Amino acid sequence: MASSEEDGTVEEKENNNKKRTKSTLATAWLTFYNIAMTAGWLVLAMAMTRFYIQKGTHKGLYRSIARTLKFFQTFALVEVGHCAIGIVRTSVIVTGVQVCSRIFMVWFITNSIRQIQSEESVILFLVVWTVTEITRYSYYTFKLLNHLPYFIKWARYNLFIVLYPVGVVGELLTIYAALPFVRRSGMYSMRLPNKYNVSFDYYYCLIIVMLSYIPLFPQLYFHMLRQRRRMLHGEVIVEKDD
Ligand SMILES: CCCCCCCCCCCCC[C@@H](O)CC(=O)SCCNC(=O)CCNC(=O)[C@H](O)C(C)(C)COP(=O)(O)OP(=O)(O)OC[C@H]1O[C@@H](n2cnc3c(N)ncnc32)[C@H](O)[C@@H]1OP(=O)(O)O
Repeated sequence: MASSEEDGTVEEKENNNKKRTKSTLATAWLTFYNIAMTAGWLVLAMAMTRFYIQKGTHKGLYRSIARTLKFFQTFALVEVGHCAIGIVRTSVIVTGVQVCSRIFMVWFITNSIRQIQSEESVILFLVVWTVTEITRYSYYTFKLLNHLPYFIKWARYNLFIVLYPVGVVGELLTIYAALPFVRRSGMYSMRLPNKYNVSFDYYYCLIIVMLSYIPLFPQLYFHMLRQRRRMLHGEVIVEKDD
């Protein structure tokens, strides 16, 4: 009897040690990840500012930062993994929609259609994303290090009120500007007849993507408003599981 009690205690201790090691590893990884992402978006901010000061125009700006942008925005896919394995307390769906829509904007719109890369709307969403991500990743970093300055917390949970809709306007205007080029070139589309017997029209797909902002964006925005109330005003909010 005594020995089984002891066994239980040993098992509990082992489990606790495992959990502690896991959470130390997760914290170390998240700290590294957030520092790297803050640095990446700071590099982008500096590159954009330098380009504009040197050239005096936004034309060619996208090309000059494309590689860095594609790397850091695509790398953000690991955030969906963080939620899925439970090392951050965030919804997989909310994070998935946010990250995938950004990756879609970068790879399948801006990067694929050269003619729209100098649109003002591209600069608009790039500036908004950059400010957002520098704030967001530095917030997570300082929080993990237990030294969170209030102004960063304030910025994280207030700037989005304006930046989110402005970013969405930039993204929608960019997709809209892409439509004529997509229609003319027939890119990423499959017309019948073909050996797979499948038809796909990227032009209409883009229209559906634009329309999907109507139901999806308010959900992300209200999610952030709830987070704001929780983080800045200490309200307890019960969210539904995914
Ligand atoms: C394939 C085709 C797709 C087409 C789809 C078309 C649909 C389009 C609709 C979508 C529109 C999106 C437009 C968008 O791209 C425009 C912009 O982004 S404009 C710029 C302004 N944007 C923002 O401000 C974005 C704000 N949104 C978010 O931040 C996100 O919702 C999200 C990234 C998911 C974060 O939300 P979350 O719920 O995680 O909030 P918190 O930051 O409060 O975090 C909650 C807790 O988790 C901890 N956490 C999260 N991540 C980390 C991390 N990396 N490291 C450490 N800890 C982390 C955080 O600390 C909180 O912990 P605790 O609760 O313990 O305090």
